[in-house]
Amino acid sequence: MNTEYLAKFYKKTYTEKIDALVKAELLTELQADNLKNEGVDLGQDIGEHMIENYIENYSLPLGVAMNFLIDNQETVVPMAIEEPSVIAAASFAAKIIGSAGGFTTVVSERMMIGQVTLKDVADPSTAIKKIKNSRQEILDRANEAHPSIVKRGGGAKDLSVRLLESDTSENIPSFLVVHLHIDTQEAMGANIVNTMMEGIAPYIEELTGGTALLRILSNYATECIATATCTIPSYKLKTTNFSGEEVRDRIVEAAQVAWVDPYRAVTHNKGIMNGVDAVVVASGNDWRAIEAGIHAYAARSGQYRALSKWHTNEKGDLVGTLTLPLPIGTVGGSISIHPAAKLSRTLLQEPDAKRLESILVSVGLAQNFAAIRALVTDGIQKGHMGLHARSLAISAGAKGAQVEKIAEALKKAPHMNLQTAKDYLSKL
Ligand SMILES: CC(C)(COP(=O)([O-])OP(=O)([O-])OC[C@H]1O[C@@H](n2cnc3c(N)ncnc32)[C@H](O)[C@@H]1OP(=O)([O-])[O-])[C@@H](O)C(=O)NCCC(=O)NCCSC(=O)C[C@@](C)(O)CC(=O)[O-]
Ligand SMILES: NC(=O)C1=CN([C@@H]2O[C@H](COP(=O)(O)OP(=O)(O)OC[C@H]3O[C@@H](n4cnc5c(N)ncnc54)[C@H](OP(=O)(O)O)[C@@H]3O)[C@@H](O)[C@H]2O)C=CC1
Repeated sequence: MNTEYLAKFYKKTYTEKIDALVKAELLTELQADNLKNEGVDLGQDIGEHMIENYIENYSLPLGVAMNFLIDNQETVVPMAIEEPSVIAAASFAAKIIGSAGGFTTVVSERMMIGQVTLKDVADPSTAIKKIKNSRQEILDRANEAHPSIVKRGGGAKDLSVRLLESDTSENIPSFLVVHLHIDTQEAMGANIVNTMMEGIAPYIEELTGGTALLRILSNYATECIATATCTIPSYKLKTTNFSGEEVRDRIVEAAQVAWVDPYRAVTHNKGIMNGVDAVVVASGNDWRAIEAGIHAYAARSGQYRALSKWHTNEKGDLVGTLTLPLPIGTVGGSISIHPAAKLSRTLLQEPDAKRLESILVSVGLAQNFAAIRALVTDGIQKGHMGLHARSLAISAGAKGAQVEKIAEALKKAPHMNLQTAKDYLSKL
């Protein structure tokens, strides 16, 4: 990638942006022509085969966040999102963090968890012993149910058992849960895991005398974890109204509040998910799975908490850390079918699943930094509403060149709202 053509990207016209991505060697001439002409819309033909009762495509804008330096690799990040200011904020944060060495990430082994949940197990302790004694047989049967993933180097690797005790106050009986720990390689693996769970369930029923109620993967992917860290010298945080040290300390305090107050933690984490979701969607992954898993992870201590942590190191620098479960794939599902997901993969320089996890967790940390930095300094409205002005202009009915004119006028208006936008439009 050649980033020299990407400077002040957002100031370029649409055509200049696409040409810059070609010059930066992120798109081919053919891809650029496709984008400029018909775009990379899903098309009715593909849509009709993806879901049931199809009638139309629901589009989201796809943009690119700039300035990301992740594990010493420059990265342009495609983001599919309807909310103004998210991509600007990510680029802004990545610029500051990139100038301080960028993001460093650590990605765990990628193990997915599959569950067979049994009811009516008369003697749970004997059942647990039998399951543990038959560990290898169960793993072999799981792998026989999906042999192609074993050929790829993955497959069921380990087994564990959990007894969910009864809760008489809610009239809930006990359940026995068998977990398989499965390496699904480059896939998110839901279908691979589910096939295995359905494959082993009859044998587990035979072993335990129980009945398999559920045979499905768990979206709580606690064995597929990625962490991003960044370190920012405080002088880089200075704003017109605050010294760098003040901004640093206020960011640390804001993160402390989000650690102890669930009401704040949810909003804090929403800011992180602005970035994570946008890249998950752009990459064609299952965002419901990612959302469900991440929020469960935020509540793993029993209280819903901030996903990120910010502290000051011994040199006085601001240090941010974000850890997320990220069971994403680079193959499978709609990833290789959706044309925009394919385009995103090209822009990301064909990452493998671990690299995609590194990118996702870094974008989440960048987004969190930009949001809390804005909150503890100017407030969110200045940056966000400035960029929201165009959406207001469109909502009021502005078209073409009117949109920018009304947006500019709205930024100076005492009350930036839909009524003001409508008033300006009628005057135009
Ligand atoms: C919006 C900014 C970045 C402006 O901030 P600014 O200081 O006006 O930006 P700037 O003009 O100095 O530009 C700095 C860099 O930002 C980028 N940038 C700047 N403008 C653009 C643009 N138009 N398009 C693309 N990129 C842009 C660009 O990289 C630029 O560098 P350059 O290329 O010029 O060297 C800042 O105010 C900000 O980060 N605000 C936070 C916005 C935000 O977080 N939005 C998310 C929505 S709010 C929400 O949902 C979450 C929240 C807040 O509730 C979470 C929480 O509570 O924790
Ligand atoms: N709870 C949940 O989250 C659920 C989610 N889903 C959905 O399941 C889908 C994801 O399932 P998933 O199993 O990932 O997708 P697929 O069912 O598409 O399986 C992945 C496919 O990719 C192929 N493949 C090619 N190269 C590789 C490689 N290097 N590593 C691994 N696989 C490779 C595999 O081929 P081969 O077979 O030859 O090995 C496999 O068929 C998503 O659409 C998701 O929404 C479905 C049910 C529940």
